[in-house]
Amino acid sequence: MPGLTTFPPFPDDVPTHPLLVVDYELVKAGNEAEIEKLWEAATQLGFWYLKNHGVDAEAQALLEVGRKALSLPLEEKLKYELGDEGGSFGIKTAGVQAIDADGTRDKIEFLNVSQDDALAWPEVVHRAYPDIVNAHMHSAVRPFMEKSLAVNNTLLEVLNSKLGLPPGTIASFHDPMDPSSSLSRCIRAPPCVPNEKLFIPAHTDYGSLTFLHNRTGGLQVLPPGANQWYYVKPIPGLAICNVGDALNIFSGGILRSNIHRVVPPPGEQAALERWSVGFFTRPSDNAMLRAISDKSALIAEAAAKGEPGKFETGANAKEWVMRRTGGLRYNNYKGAGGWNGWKGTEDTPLPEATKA
Ligand SMILES: O=C(O)CCC(=O)C(=O)O
Ligand SMILES: [Fe+2]
Repeated sequence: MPGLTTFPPFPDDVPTHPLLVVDYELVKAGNEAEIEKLWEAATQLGFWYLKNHGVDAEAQALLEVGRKALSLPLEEKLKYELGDEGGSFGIKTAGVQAIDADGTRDKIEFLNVSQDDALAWPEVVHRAYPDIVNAHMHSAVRPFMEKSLAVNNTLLEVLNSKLGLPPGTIASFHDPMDPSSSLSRCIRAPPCVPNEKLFIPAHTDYGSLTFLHNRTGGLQVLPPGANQWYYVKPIPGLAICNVGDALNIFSGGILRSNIHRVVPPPGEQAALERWSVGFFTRPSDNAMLRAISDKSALIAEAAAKGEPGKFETGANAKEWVMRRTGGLRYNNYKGAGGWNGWKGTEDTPLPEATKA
């Protein structure tokens, strides 16, 4: 299907930022040079390509479920709406988020399935999903979740060790027995929207680690010190990984949670629906978001250099995610001055030139 399995090439005349390519199998096997590459990527830009992750088929299968679920009639989708309180799970219909200070409504849809719900299914931990999702829980949703979880957990443990933390410290904040807002997300953006500039506004991710599979372009990063956006070119077979706020905070700022956004795909790709699917690891709901300074001299030293309070948020992961998600809802929009739905650890104002 155009956009899902076939698409025109990504153009070569748009500004593109190269990402380091990290080999998952080598990292998993403990290869020192590859682990160094992962460390460089996670601390410098906070984004990297991941090859040899082995989750391509599962990502494609989940996208098919997303396509079916998001093709349900609107009234059916509305039964599973995320809600204005900042909930993460269910379906986000188009138009419920404000994507800029003028209160412009967004045009994209999500199918967000909770990791806890998928792993416990048919037991419900957080919420119920449309029948079409339930019908594929075993065949598609759970396999994607389990494989993605294994990839992210492996990367987290390697970063844990590089941060000088005792083994399993970061993992202990992601105990699968504790509820969390970890989730898979399928994203659909419409084709050829006249004058459309923005699908997802500038943001940092809220959780620990994002494992993203996108098909057409549109994802852009704002590299440190840059004053323009750069596309991240989708490369078949390579996933895109990035660090989120929680890891930035746990590490006292050593790991970078970088600003990014999604715009319509460039060139001929704009004519197609844009599809992406990601797995977002987030800490347990009750994990406090603070630098783990008491367990690593490296983190203590880094956190001490930040502004006072920056890495002592006073919020747990659930509160952090609900504030961020709720802040974007159109119904919570309070006028230009109050729009800060994107605000997380990216507390540096965006350079004027990037406010397209
Ligand atoms: O669709 C993409 O390429 C990125 C989506 C994203 O940034 C997000 O869902 O947080
Ligand atoms: Fe994101």
